[in-house]
Order: sequence, then C-alpha cells, then structure tokens
Amino acid sequence: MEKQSRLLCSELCVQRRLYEVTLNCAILAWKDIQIAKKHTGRAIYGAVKAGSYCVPVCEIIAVQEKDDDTPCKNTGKWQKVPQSPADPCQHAFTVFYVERTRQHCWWCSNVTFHCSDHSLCLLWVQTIREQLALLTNRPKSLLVYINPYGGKQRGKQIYDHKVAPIFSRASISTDVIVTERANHARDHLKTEADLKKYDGVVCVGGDGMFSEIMHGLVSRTQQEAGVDENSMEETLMPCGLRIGIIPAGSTDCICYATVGSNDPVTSALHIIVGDSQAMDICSVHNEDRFLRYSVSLLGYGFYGDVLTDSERKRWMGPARYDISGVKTFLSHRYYEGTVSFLPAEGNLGSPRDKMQCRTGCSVCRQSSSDKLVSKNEDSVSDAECQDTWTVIRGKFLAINAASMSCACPRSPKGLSPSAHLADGTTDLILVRKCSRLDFLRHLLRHTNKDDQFDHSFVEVYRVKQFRFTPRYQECDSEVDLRESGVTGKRFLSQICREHRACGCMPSQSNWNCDGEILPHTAIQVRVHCQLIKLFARGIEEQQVFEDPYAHCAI
Ligand SMILES: Nc1ncnc2c1ncn2[C@@H]1O[C@H](COP(=O)(O)OP(=O)(O)OP(=O)(O)O)[C@@H](O)[C@H]1O
Repeated sequence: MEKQSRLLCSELCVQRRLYEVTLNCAILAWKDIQIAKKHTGRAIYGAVKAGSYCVPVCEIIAVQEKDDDTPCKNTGKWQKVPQSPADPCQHAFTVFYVERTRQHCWWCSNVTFHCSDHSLCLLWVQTIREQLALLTNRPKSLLVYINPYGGKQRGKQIYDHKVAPIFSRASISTDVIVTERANHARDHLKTEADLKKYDGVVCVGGDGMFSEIMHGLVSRTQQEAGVDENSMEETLMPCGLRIGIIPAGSTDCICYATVGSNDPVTSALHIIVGDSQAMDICSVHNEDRFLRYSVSLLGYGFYGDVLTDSERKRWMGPARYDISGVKTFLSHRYYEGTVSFLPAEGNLGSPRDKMQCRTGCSVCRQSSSDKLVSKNEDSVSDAECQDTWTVIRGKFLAINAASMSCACPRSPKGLSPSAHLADGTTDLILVRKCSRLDFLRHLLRHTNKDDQFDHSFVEVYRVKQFRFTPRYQECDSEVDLRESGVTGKRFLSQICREHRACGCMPSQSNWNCDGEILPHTAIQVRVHCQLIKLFARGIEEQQVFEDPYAHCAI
C-alpha cells in the first residue's frame, strides 16, 4: 500500500477512483479505499459524478471506526458493501458530516470508507480525530436547560431523540436541567451555575426560554464585573459563553432569524461545529430602574395589545396569536405620546436599504465589524451625540423597535428586513394613525415582498437609543408642578387632560418586549453592541445551498 505525505491543506477530497483524505499535515491517499455505495444520498453521488469534491474539514462532526461484525444501523437505509473474495474490504470507518438540505436546514449525514488494511483505517480515524481536536471553537461541555412546557410540550422529547444522540456522537458532554418553573433557568444561571465548567449554554424551548437564559447570563456577567444594570449610562460587559437555541417553542423567532430555520437538528449541528454569531442587546429602563433586555422586538400599540390579549388565551396554544391579532386589528386603537431617539451614524446604513443580509452572513459580519471599527476610531461617544436627539410627537397605531429582522415563517422578511443582528443599532418603526384599510395594507406587506415602509404614515429610523413617554405621563409632569400631594398626583396622572370632565381612563397600551409585557409604558432603551454570542452563523446565502459542491461537508 502506497502512503503519501504531501501538501498542507485542510480538506478531505474525494476524487473519481482515487480517494484522498487531505488533512492539515498530510494527504493520505490509497487506491483501495472505497466509498460505500451511494447510499448517503445525492451529495456523494453528485460528487463522484462530478469528478472532484472539496469542502472544509471543519464541518466533519465525528469519525468512528466501524466494527465489521456489527452491521451499520445509522439510518436504517444503510447496506453493507458486498465483499467479493477478490477484493475483501474487511475494515471501515464512518465519517459523520454536515449536509445542507433545503431551506437552510442541515442534516447529519455519513459516509463509510472501506479498506483492506486495518492499520490504515486506524490511521485515518486517528488523523481525522486529531484534526477535529484542533478546532478549538467547538464546544466540549455544555449546560442544557429544557423547558418541558414550551410550544407543544415536546422539548424533552426533541432533545432526547434528536439532539442528545448527535451531541454524544460529537463527544460533547452535557449537564441537563429540566426546568420546574418559569425563571428556573434564569435564576440558576444568575446565582448557582458553575459556568467555568462549560463552553456554552443551550436552551431547549421557545423565545421566552431563550430570553430567560439570556437574562441569566447577561446579569451574571454584569454582577461578576461589578456593573450596575440599573444605570443606563453603564457600558455592559459582553458575555463569555455562547448560547445555543434548540427550537421547541411556539414561534421560535430568534432561532429562525439567526439560523434560517426552526429545525432542532440544524441548531444542534451549528452548536457542534462551534459557530459564533454576535448579537446586540437592548437594555430597557424606566427612569433609574432596569426592566428587561430585548434582542428582537419592542412593540407598543399593536404588538403590545396583541400580546396582552393573547396572554389571556394561552389555553388556545399558538392559534391565540391569530385570534388576538384579528381582534386587535379590528379595535384599531391609537396612542399618543412622544418618541425621542439618537440616530445611528450614517455609515451604519438605513432600514430602507435594499435587503442584502438579514442577520449577518460572514460577508456582512465583516463589513459590520469594519463599520464598528471605524465607529470606534471616530470615537463618537454617546455623550457627544446627546445634542442630536430627534423628538417626534404624535398619535401612533404602533411603535416598534426591531433589533433583528424578526423574520419568521409567517413573515419571511420580517418587520425590518435589513436590520442587522450585531451593528449596535435598532430600527425604530413608527406607524402613525391611519385608516384601518391603510394599516391592513401595511401589515400585509410583512407577508409579501413589497416595501412595508413605503407608506406616508410609516416612518423608520436606525437608532442607538430611544425614549417613549405616553401622553398621559407628559400631563403628569405638568400636574406634578402644580400638585404637591402624592395621592392627588397619582390620581391625576391617570386622567387624560382632554377628558377631565368625564374622568375616563386615558388610552394606553403595553410594551411587548420579546414576548413579555413590560410593567411600564414610559421607557428608555439603549442598544449594547454585540453583548452576547450565539452558536449560529446568520442565514447562509442561498447559493451555498444551491451549489452542488456545497451539499456535503467532507
Ligand atoms: N418548567 C416550567 N414551567 C412553566 N413555565 C416554564 C417552565 N420553564 C420555563 N417556563 C416559561 O415558559 C415560558 C414559555 O416558554 P417557551 O418560550 O419555551 O415556549 P413558547 O412560549 O411556547 O414559545 P415562544 O416563546 O417561541 O412563543 C417562558 O417564558 C419560560 O419562562
């Protein structure tokens, strides 16, 4: 058997009749190693037909020596390669790798190489393992929280059947905690978890569960760094551990917007290959009190009302959002108040830029970090920008701040298609009072390709900070000056100026903060650039999926 040791390269190449494993230090080539049939699907078949095939070794998940006495049971579809007496292939190893399928989904595929020489097989296995061990961005130990009640209550089942076997295949050790109550994961992360033991934290659940994990991790990091979360002026400390999301909720918006699908296996594979996607976080304060963090949508008016109504209909399951949506649309309520904001620098683009990348593909991430560098070089501190605050007063059907596209299966482009995950900004969308028909036209554009901002009653700004004060609280401050008694103050603050005679309650909505209702309507919001990292890579461009050479990662 001829062994060759040449070239430096990080690829495993398969060529027509000569199969070569090309790893970091050597190409090992043997003519008698065969791909075990074309049973793993069109990727390998296409590769053999096309004549050559190369993709980075970094998307190999694992390699396993195959015990020839045990028939391969991986998918149930596998057949052992028939062995002829003239060509006995008694030894084999299986490479597990990422295969891209449709709609941004990944699949764990495998291919088995057969060889007559046992020591050769072992050398391949050992060399591939050594190369995998060099990939230090891959997690080896994870802390997993499962919400057994999220979505259709299948979180535990999804983890046990779809995710745990691939983690184990990739030799990732896990500590699993099945939550027993709301905020169990957040509190555990904040106070008890021994985070030094782990390379990442994984949540199995929906957006609410992700929010718990994110709050726990961000708060813990600030505590350890001695940062006061109640102060709007403090610069928050970025978290060291990455977060993985295994989708098992009702909407799974954050997973969808960062990975491109809500498929648990795809998310597990992104965790295994050690992807990293930075993400901005908005802190929300009411005066000097920290309320919550937000990563996706802060919505007052329409989206606040939909959430408030849907919370009363939890028993309906995911259908509650549709019913509450229709009800809220028909009620057509508008709210008065003042929005003030600090616009982002011009080089960070505009929400009306043509959509290029929804979430930060590698190209976009690069350009974004370039912009961030230039921003730092300019040293434009928030303090220097204080005098550029813009103030808008009016009657609004909706005030939305989208820190990411908020794309989901219902709205494939999302609320703000060009919003970037990690550029330190949020897109502030103001929908002014308009007719029901106009508002319907605007809402429908979330579901098609038309420009949803192209209406006279819609304004959109890319901002770094914003504040909202509802009209009745503006009255409040005026009343404060005149009233000295606390009781009187509280009473009058509830009464709308125009309706003093009738004493009716002023019209007010709630803020929907990533699916949670905030207890205050007057809020101050500040975007913190790249505060956390996810095990994700943004939505890959479609060509990656359409390229026949990119279907498999070996
Ligand atoms: N063991 C538990 N019992 C009850 N509630 C829990 C438990 N664990 C977590 N929770 C809470 O359940 C809420 C909803 O969970 P989750 O986000 O996983 O599902 P969902 O609401 O169906 O999905 P989505 O948020 O994507 O719409 C979260 O806010 C979380 O705090």
